[in-house]
Amino acid sequence: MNYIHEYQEKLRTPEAAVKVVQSGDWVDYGFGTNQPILLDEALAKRKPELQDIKIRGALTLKPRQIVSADLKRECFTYCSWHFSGYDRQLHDRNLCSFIPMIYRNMPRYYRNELVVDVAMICVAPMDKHGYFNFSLSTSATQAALETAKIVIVEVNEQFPRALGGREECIHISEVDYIVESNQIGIPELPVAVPDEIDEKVARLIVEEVVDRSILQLGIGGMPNAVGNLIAESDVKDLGMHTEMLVDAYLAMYKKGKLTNKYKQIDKGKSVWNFSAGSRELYDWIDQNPFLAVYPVEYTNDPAVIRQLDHFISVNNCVEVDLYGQISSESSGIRQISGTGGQLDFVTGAYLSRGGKSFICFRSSYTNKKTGVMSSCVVPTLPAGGIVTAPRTQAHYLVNEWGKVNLAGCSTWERAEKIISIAHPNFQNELIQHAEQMKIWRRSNKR
Ligand SMILES: CC(=O)SCCNC(=O)CCNC(=O)[C@H](O)C(C)(C)COP(=O)(O)OP(=O)(O)OC[C@H]1O[C@@H](n2cnc3c(N)ncnc32)[C@H](O)[C@@H]1OP(=O)(O)O
Ligand SMILES: CCCC(=O)O
Repeated sequence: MNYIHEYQEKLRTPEAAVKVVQSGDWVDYGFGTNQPILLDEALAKRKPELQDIKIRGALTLKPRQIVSADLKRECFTYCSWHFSGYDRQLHDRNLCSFIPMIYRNMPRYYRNELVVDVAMICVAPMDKHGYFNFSLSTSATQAALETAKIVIVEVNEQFPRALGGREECIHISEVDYIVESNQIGIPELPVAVPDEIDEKVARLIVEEVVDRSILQLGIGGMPNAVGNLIAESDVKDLGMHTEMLVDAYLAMYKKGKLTNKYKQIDKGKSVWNFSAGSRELYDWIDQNPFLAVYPVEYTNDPAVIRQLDHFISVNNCVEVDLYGQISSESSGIRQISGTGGQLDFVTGAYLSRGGKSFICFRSSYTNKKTGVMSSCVVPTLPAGGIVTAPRTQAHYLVNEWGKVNLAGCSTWERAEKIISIAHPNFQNELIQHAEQMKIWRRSNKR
């Protein structure tokens, strides 16, 4: 069949396409790199004639015009499922609201709970069969588009085509309007350069990785550093099953470490859900049968993850308290990022045969404005602090001072282990708190 005629019939200018948005609507911008550019600009221009437009996005990597055109939030209320650095700065200025979620449930939220009046997302160009590929953000995209009353796609030929899996594309028959933004570059993330602390942490994790391990690397600088060190190590025949596809996997592939040969499921395939990284990474993704993209209810399902032996999950946190509660998304009431998929992988990795979940962090944090150094091991999480992974799920904690396993430990054992990897400047004070909290035995090691 030839879909060119249908394509031409549905093609609109961005200004014409966004006319479907009505006051009171919920508008969905999709996820990460695939959020609209020209449609966002066109919608922002309608501020004088619209009221009460609520917008959902996530991990936004380019400035939003609906925000900068409406700094008093008179018309547009922008909400994010997971904060990027940009979203975080907006939230600090009260220009972005957070939507709490566990990432594996995101398709369920759309299908069972939410209203989407208009969805507008970037896609790769239509193929000869009439399909637009979701490219770097399979995420929960199909669920959002299924829920939407009106679907507008912004086609950009810069986006790679990602082979699935499933739920990686939409057919033109399901699309209401098409807009083209072919010349606009897609957002890239700089490849993190590891420092001495990243390397120390990476070495402690790499010694736990055995041949044929399956790897998940979370968002942030440190997990990427671990991946890059694994690429330089002697381990063989690694597998990939991850939510976020980052440059470290490409580094492992180039070094011949990533083969997926011995995976118990999805054998031969590197499984992922969304990506953000370099242009080289995006070119690697393009029509590559070595990679298979899946919706998040598959990649992040602990029941799927547990089927993969020696699953190694590496994620980052902001603070950990003496009970072993892990906060990876806030500092007190300041929302930093989100739960994302961290709890999904912490849970799934622990259930895998020989699986291990590592939460890595720096032992101290220096406030950029004041220069004051504080401990990232705290007695209890500060007021308003959000628990990302509860103490009942915590497995390994790793920082530049060492690595401890909390699973099955009593409160006094946890306190001892966690303080043993706290920054030395803060250890005595932490012991005093542990004593007051009745989680310190007389024989605990100091
Ligand atoms: C994506 C997957 O594959 S699956 C699951 C992974 N998902 C998760 O782990 C979700 C939660 N984790 C995260 O979001 C990240 O890993 C983070 C936030 C913990 C670390 O990410 P990074 O990008 O390395 O964080 P970074 O060091 O730049 O810090 C982010 C912000 O938090 C602030 N921050 C970091 N640590 C602290 C701290 N201890 N106290 C106060 N603020 C802190 C930083 O100052 C920075 O704020 P700024 O942008 O205003 O300067
Ligand atoms: C929601 C995407 C990012 C993450 O899981 O941390």
